[in-house]
Amino acid sequence: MTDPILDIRGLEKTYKGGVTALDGVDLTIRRGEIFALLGPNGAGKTTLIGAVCGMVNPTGGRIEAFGLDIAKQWKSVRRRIGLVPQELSFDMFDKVHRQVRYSRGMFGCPPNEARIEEVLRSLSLWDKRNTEIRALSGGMKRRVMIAKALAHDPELLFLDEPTAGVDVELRRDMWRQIDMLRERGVTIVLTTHYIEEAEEMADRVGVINKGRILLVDGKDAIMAKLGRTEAHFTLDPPLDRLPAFTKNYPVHLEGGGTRLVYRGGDGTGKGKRDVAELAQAMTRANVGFVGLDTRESTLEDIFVDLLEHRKEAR
Ligand SMILES: Nc1ncnc2c1ncn2[C@@H]1O[C@H](COP(=O)(O)OP(=O)(O)OP(=O)(O)O)[C@@H](O)[C@H]1O
Repeated sequence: MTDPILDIRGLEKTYKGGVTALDGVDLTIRRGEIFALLGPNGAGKTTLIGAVCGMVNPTGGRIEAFGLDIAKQWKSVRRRIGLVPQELSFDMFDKVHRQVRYSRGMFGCPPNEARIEEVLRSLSLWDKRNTEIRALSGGMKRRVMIAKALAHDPELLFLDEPTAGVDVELRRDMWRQIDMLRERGVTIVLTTHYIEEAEEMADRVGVINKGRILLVDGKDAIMAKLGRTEAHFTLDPPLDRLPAFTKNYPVHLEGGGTRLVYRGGDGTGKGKRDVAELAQAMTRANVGFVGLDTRESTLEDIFVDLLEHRKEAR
């Protein structure tokens, strides 16, 4: 494995009320990657980030960041980590520039006006530097949160739902921003409900549910392993049974024989090839079809399948 920047072993957190938010989490983050942590509400994403960033006291397990045990070398670890939390938190009456500069100072970094300017410019906040935060739009406030997290040049950045509640344009802006950070060598862990975000940005994806990691893999590997093709042939006239030539394909009839549905493949193109073969075979056998819709499964389908499957397995 390439140089881990973060290594989490057997991490547990049971809150005082008795809720177990983390139930033996093992997770390794590689230096320089973008890692997306996906999971439904209450899965434990924020608790996991909180444990690494010092807001949550784990009840078991171990976290190493930059090769250091964070329980023992907390101070030197913390200054190398940035966090953009889910909730906006700042002095609303303060001005943008001052808040960001202050954040840098909080981590014991010497003042560096050039760096602050660079951060503000990269987030299109330079023109707003003298604006009071309360006068900014929600999306702009979110950018200030990111600027604050970047002001001390962290090597490892956590973004907890960075684009929750922002419009599509701003979301794309943020994706670009995250890409730029990756180019600078910053390792990024983001949590999201937006599967398209993971699909667009991440090198690897982890799925967490009920405090347990269900799956961690490269995004492309997940698609190849769990991806599926779905095709609907609209039949005219309808069929009352499947033709013999379909017996080696994962197909069935729906809609009282008006649709022949294929669900299969493996995300490597096999599904598309099967569907093309089926279409040719149907034409040869004079099975009439007047429409064909195909689609490849998205990470979202895979994610839903995975959670459903776990429910059944229980
Ligand atoms: N301070 C707390 N005290 C008690 N229980 C908590 C606390 N914080 C979180 N929990 C519980 O721990 C579980 C995990 O919560 P967490 O916020 O980590 O999930 P999440 O995956 O980040 O969810 P979301 O996507 O909704 O933000 C939930 O059942 C939540 O109610």
